[in-house]
Amino acid sequence: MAAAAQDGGNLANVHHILLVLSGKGGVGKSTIATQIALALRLAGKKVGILDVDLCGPSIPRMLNAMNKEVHQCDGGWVPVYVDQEKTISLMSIGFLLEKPDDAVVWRGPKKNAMINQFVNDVAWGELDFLIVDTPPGTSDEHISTVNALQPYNPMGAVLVTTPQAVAVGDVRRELTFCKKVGLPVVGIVENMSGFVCPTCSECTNIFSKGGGEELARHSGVPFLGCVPLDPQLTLSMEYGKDFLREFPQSPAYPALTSIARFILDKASESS
Ligand SMILES: Nc1ncnc2c1ncn2[C@@H]1O[C@H](COP(=O)(O)OP(=O)(O)OP(=O)(O)O)[C@@H](O)[C@H]1O
Ligand code: SF4
Repeated sequence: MAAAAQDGGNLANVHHILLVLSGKGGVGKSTIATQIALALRLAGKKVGILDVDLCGPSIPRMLNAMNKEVHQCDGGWVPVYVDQEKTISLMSIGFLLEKPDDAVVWRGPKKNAMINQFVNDVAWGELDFLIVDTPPGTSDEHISTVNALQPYNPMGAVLVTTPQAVAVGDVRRELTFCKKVGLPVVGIVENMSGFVCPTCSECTNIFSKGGGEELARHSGVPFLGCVPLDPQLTLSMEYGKDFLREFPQSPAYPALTSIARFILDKASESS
């Protein structure tokens, strides 16, 4: 569904908005959000990333944009362009901190005001997709983010889990959250789903397997696929490398590009 603000605004030319949610921390939500953005870019799309994970903004590091600065223009904040071609733009609280390791210790109202500013005051220009990376769990910040985005008809949420039952249980709560706030669920991604040994290609299911897929089946939402653990992906995120361009032979590559293909198909259905 195309974003359509009643009164124009900074998101009026953003065609599709996608939120990435996870029930618990550390399951790879920011990694999946970043890789979805890069995979959509690989498919020729112009993509923005809005990092509203106020307490743990990790995307500037993942995109090697740590030392870049956000500037102001008449329309609001100019996002950071990650590449020379300006096909990936990023806005993150990380750019507004004095030092990258500074902590954001704010009470709810201040966080909510910042989220509203992030949603309304970034001059994105024309984008095919805006990917919104949220904090883990379901908090006031999620409600503020969804409320602020609601006038722009977000396409929905991608939920990220790891395969084990404890993480899957938390995603169940995310599904309830989406239902309560009227946010469509695009699908569930099972991340860290098996480790393919680079030496003998044997797959070991370190965190068990299949929990995300089973939950998707039970809940009647699409399953977007299993992304295996790949040490090259960890390192790429650590050093801001363009993983999909540098490691097309990785076992995670087909999984990530197929998630992007699903999103592209879904977006074209609703356009
Ligand atoms: N499929 C994967 N293969 C290898 N490493 C991964 C994979 N997914 C995530 N990681 C690594 O796991 C760590 C946690 O990932 P990430 O920061 O994306 O999690 P998160 O859910 O966004 O965490 P939080 O929101 O709690 O900060 C990172 O070091 C990341 O590079
Ligand atoms: S999976 Fe195969 S190559 Fe990898 S550590 Fe085990 S035995 Fe060795």
